[in-house]
Amino acid sequence: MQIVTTIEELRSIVKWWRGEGHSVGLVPTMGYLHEGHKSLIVKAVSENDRVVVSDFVNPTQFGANEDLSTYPRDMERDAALCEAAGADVIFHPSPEEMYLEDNCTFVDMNRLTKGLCGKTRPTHFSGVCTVVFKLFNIVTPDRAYFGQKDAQQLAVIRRMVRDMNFNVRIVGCPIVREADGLAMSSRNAYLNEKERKAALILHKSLVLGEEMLRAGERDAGKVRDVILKNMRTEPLARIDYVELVDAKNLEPVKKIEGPILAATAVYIGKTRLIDNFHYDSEA
Ligand SMILES: Nc1ncnc2c1ncn2[C@@H]1O[C@H](COP(=O)(O)OP(=O)(O)OP(=O)(O)O)[C@@H](O)[C@H]1O
Ligand SMILES: CC(C)(CO)[C@@H](O)C(=O)[O-]
Ligand code: BAL
Repeated sequence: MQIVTTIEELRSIVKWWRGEGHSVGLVPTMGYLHEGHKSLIVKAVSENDRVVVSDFVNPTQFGANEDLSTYPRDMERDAALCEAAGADVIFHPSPEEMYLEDNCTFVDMNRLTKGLCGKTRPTHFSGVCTVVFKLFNIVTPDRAYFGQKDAQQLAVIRRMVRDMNFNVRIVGCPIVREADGLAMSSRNAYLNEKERKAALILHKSLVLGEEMLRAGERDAGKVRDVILKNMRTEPLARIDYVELVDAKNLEPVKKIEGPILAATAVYIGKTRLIDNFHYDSEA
């Protein structure tokens, strides 16, 4: 496995692979890799001849008061995990390599990005779309792998690919959880022991909502209220949002008809965590 830091070198490796007739998979990440990331890489390895994992803490998706400077990093551990999972290349560019000093081009989206995480993080999805757009242009993958944990991000990327005619298949991958149900996340590293326990409230509350839906409840407001009420029992939790939205266009729903996404973001202490589940009343 190779660690590549420049766009030029990565392009020439991909060109070589293409000359050999190989298919290429891309797994975009911000590093500090865990079993959730590994599941994406393992899937990519099973479906492509060659796999690139990008490992880049993308500055343009962080708001001014967010955790860009403290975001956890461990390149040595990341390299070992990628190698064990069967990746061929880790792309680990510097911010200066990815963004020229006078860069003035950004990708924006009018829909899908205003609600849910976009309310608290108004510039976040422009940063995500911009860096993923660039990665797609650099790697030209046949397939790219994203986790359902970032459900809004996955919907946004699917829309960008459709709208901008990228010739790449987007593969959504299930949420990988700790044994007690907490969704794995690089930011879990910020939690102290008390907060780590409190963080379970996200999954526990969502499970209550999911059970209501499985039992036949079709009033989205009632399901949301039960999730919210349970979240509020945790003193360390400060709720950013709990929403039930249409799974495709991410608009809030009143009645459950067809596929929906129930999503939440909650601050546990200073750490903002997200979680969600999908439900289809017609499946
Ligand atoms: N628990 C998980 N299960 C499945 N996929 C995941 C999980 N956590 C992250 N991913 C996916 O890995 C990719 C890279 O995510 P990222 O590097 O931001 O990791 P993260 O753990 O989500 O970090 P953060 O704490 O910043 O949210 C994204 O597509 C994301 O959805
Ligand atoms: C897709 C992504 C790698 C873009 O920086 C990031 O948003 C992430 O890790 O989910
Ligand atoms: N997984 C999303 C990265 C972020 O929160 O910036």
